[in-house]
Amino acid sequence: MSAPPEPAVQTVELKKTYPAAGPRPEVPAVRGIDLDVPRGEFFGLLGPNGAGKSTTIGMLTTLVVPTGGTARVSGLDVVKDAVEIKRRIGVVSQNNTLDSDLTAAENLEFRGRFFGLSARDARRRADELMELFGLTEHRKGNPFEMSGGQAKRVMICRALMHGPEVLFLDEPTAGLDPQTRTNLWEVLRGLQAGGQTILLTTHYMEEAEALCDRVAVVDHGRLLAAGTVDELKNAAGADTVITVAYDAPAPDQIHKLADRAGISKVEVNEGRVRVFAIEPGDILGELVALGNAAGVGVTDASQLRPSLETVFLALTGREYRD
Ligand SMILES: Nc1ncnc2c1ncn2[C@@H]1O[C@H](COP(=O)(O)OP(=O)(O)OP(=O)(O)O)[C@@H](O)[C@H]1O
Repeated sequence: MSAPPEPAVQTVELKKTYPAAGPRPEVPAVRGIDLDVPRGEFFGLLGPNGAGKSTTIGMLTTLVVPTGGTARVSGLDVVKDAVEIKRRIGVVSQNNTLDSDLTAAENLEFRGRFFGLSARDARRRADELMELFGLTEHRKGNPFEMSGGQAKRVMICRALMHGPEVLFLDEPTAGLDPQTRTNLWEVLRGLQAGGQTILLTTHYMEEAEALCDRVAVVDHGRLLAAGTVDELKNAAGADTVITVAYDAPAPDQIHKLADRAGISKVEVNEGRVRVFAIEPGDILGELVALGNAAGVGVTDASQLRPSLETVFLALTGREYRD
């Protein structure tokens, strides 16, 4: 019997501390992350700015050297087998790294030639990919005169020229308008349907929810949780979260809500109240009424249905957009 295929990505206690530079102290950007991504999976690294996502993807794509732990991609070690890994992966970085001296098609063909395709095969593959990505009419366009969404699609095509085993995308839809973002989602879903393993980083909750089979939530260089979106919701935050900000300390009666069936937790911090509820009913209305009765006004209120956002809240005690 043949051995089971190596996972696409596997890390154990992976760490990166950037050294101190001048007055800046060292930065422990990634503090021991374990990941396991099987082949064919669409995996998301989700976290706010500065969480350590780009550093992690940098280590997996051999651009950043780890300072601790191990990382394997397609069964190869990111430090010892860096050259071979580069042949087997495709990388789409945050910024436009296309060559402005070349047309979109030439950018692709050049990459194909670099990876050993004949001129004819490189042209054929570039044409196929550009057609698949709806770029045919832009094949002669300058990549820096295109829209952000078009340029990103060219970058994805370029990363696919040599048929990589794993495609890494760092914040692929950052800065794109919502329509362009959802178009790109369709493209990525199509790729996965064709068997492509994809690992992306994102700080958009809805992006991770919309695309990923599994998600790892990272914050301050640590893994907070990993699993399917449903698993994460069930483990950490299947509740609706109702938040109210009063213009004075919250009325005392609010603490009593915690005893009610269907309410899992009540947090009170001065004038800010957060209720985690399985059955939200009209708790929001009640919180406003309790404030009115105590002569306290409401300055802000929100109700979040169970989502990765509520998971993040439950895991960190902080709102995701903090
Ligand atoms: N080359 C570097 N030298 C020193 N510190 C760095 C370097 N690159 C990143 N950092 C720091 O490491 C931490 C993690 O950064 P990283 O870019 O990995 O996070 P991120 O989750 O990808 O955030 P973003 O979404 O903003 O890219 C941050 O504090 C950042 O300032």
